[in-house]
Amino acid sequence: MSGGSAALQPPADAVKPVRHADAPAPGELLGAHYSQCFGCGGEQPHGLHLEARAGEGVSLTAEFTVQSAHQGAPGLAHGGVLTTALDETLGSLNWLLRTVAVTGRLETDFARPVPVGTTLYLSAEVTAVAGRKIYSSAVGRIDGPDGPVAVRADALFIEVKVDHFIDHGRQEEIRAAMNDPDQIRRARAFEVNP
Ligand SMILES: CCCCCCCCCC(=O)SCCNC(=O)CCNC(=O)[C@H](O)C(C)(C)COP(=O)(O)OP(=O)(O)OC[C@H]1O[C@@H](n2cnc3c(N)ncnc32)[C@H](O)[C@@H]1OP(=O)(O)O
Repeated sequence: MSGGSAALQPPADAVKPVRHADAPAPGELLGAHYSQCFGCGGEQPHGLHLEARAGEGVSLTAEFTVQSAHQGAPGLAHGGVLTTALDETLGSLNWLLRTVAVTGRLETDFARPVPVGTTLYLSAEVTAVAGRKIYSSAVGRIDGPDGPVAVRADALFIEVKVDHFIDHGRQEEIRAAMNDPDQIRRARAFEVNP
């Protein structure tokens, strides 16, 4: 862990995260939350196609293989793409909390270059919750799930209502999502919080 800036330090009244009773079982693939998502959607040809799998507690693992469309320098992954992989992995923790939340702050450390063709093995966990604020950390390793750390991140997600997306998203995509029964089903899974 990098420790992060002051904004990423949980306050004194923060509590441990609680895995939702209906969270996917450890080992279960989480699937895409939106088919057009650049991080996990299957309908984005140059997207990351990141696959996340539930872990124990409020943790998960994910994999992403760097494609040539993800280059920054010749043959190397773009740092922003690696940060996207971390953002998507950390955001996927919402499945385990069953909370709708968006990234408020995300700090990335780049420890090693990541060549095209490399599979990044990511792991992430929620470390603390304080009201609407969800604190989390992730690492990405290369050469296998126990290989050296290439990237790591600390993040603060902020819980929002589903209306956040309806109010701010472009109408064209909002309408299409609302006409998609699969998308409605995924959204409803998050509406019922204890
Ligand atoms: C299962 C689903 C899987 C999903 C995977 C998705 C992965 C990708 C996730 C994303 O990339 S989401 C897209 C990127 N993020 C955004 O577009 C968010 C844009 N920002 C906003 O919409 C608003 O700024 C936000 C909702 C985050 C906060 O606005 P609010 O008006 O709701 O909250 P407010 O400003 O009152 O802040 C609430 C608390 O959070 C704190 N806060 C908010 N933004 C912060 C920030 N950036 N840094 C530090 N603290 C922050 C703020 O200080 C405050 O703390 P206190 O309660 O202690 O006073």
